[in-house]
Amino acid sequence: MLEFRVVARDGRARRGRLVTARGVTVETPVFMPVGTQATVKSLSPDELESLGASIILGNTYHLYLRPGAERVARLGGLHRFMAWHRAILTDSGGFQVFSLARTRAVEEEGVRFQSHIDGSSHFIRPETAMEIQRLLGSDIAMCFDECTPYPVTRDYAEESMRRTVRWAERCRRSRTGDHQAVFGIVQGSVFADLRKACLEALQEIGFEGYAVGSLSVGEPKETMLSVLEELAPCLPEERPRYLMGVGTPEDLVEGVRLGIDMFDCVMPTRNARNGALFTSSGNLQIKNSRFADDSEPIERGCTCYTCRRFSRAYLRHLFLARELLAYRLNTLHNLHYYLKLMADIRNAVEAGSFESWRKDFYERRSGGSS
Ligand SMILES: CO[C@@H]1O[C@H](CNc2nc3cc4c(=O)[nH]c(N)nc4cc3[nH]2)[C@H]2OC(C)(C)O[C@@H]12
Ligand SMILES: [Zn+2]
Repeated sequence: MLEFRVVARDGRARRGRLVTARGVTVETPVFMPVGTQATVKSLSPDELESLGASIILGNTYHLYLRPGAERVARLGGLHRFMAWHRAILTDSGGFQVFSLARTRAVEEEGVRFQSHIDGSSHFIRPETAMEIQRLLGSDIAMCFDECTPYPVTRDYAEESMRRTVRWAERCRRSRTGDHQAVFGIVQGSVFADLRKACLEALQEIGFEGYAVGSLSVGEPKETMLSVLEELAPCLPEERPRYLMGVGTPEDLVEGVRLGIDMFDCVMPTRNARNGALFTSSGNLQIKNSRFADDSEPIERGCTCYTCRRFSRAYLRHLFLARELLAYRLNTLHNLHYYLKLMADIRNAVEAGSFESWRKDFYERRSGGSS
C-alpha cells in the first residue's frame, strides 16, 4: 500500500512524503526524470542517485514493444533489469499510443495501433496495459486512458472522458503487481465541469493517487494554469496529485503553487541533448558562438559535476563535435538544476516562505538569460 502524508502547507502548496510499498521514501513536491526505455538517457543509475533522484518514469508502450514486458519480468522486473532500486512510476501508454504510434484506432475494447518501431500491428486493452505494468513491477502504475488532443470539441472531450472512466474501472479490476499502487488520470480537456465529473467518477472507483492528464499537449500556458486553478483544489487532499508531462521550471513553480505534488517531463534530458541548458537566470544555448572562449561554468555557483569541472567553451566544443560526453555532461547539469529546484521548493514550502522564494525565483529569471 502506498503511504502519503502532507507534512506542511503554505497556501495551496503542499510538502509531502510518499513511501512506496517497497519502503522507498519520496519527498514531495518531486520531479521524476523520464526513463522511457528503461534508462534516463546517457546516465547510469548511480549518477541518477547521486543527483538525488528518488523516483523515475518508465513507459509501458515502449517497453511492451521492446524488449517486451514478459522478458523484463523473466529477468527480475524493471528495477533489477535497469539496476534502479528507488521508485519507478510507469505511464500506461495512453499518451504514447496517441503521440507516437504510426496509426491508431480507438474502440471501446481498446486501441489498435501500429508500432512506431517496425509498423507491426498491436491491440492494447486497459487490462493489457495493467498486465504489462504488473510484469514490469513498477511501484506506481497509471490507468490506461485516452489523452485528449488540444483543441477538441466539448462533445469529443465528453465522449473521450467517459471512455477513460470506463477504462479506469476495468484497470481497477485488473490484477496488479505486489506492492503496486494504481493512479487514476483525470480527463475532460479544458471543460471544468467535465474535469470535475471525471474526478468524481474516479474517486467513486478509488485510486491511491490522482493525475491530471491531457495538459502540456500544445495548449496555451494560461489554459493549462486555468484548468489547474479550478481542478487542483478538488483533488483529494490526502492523496498524491500528479501533473503529467509538465514542464518548464516556471511550470513546476506554478504547479506547486496550485497544489501539485508530482511532475515528470522530458525537457531537462531532451533539451540537454539539444544543447539547451537551464540556469537560474534563464536558458542558454551552448552552441552559441559567444561561448567559444568562455572559461566560466554553465552557471557560477552550480555544484553539479559538470559545473565543478568544465567550461562553457569545452561544452560547446563537445557539442559541436557531437561527442557523446556532451550529452552526458549537459544532462547531468540539467537534471541537477531540476532536482535542486524541487529541493529548494520543498524547503521553502516547509519553511512557509514559498511566496517570497517564488518572487526571488522570477526576479533571478527576469535578469535575462546569462
Ligand atoms: C513538454 O514535453 C513534451 O510534451 C509532452 C509532455 N506532455 C504530456 N502530456 C501528457 C498527458 C498524458 C495523459 O493524458 N495520459 C497519460 N497516460 N500520459 C500522459 C503523458 C503526457 N505528457 C511530451 O511528449 C512528447 C514526447 C510529445 O513531447 C513532450
Ligand atoms: Zn551545473
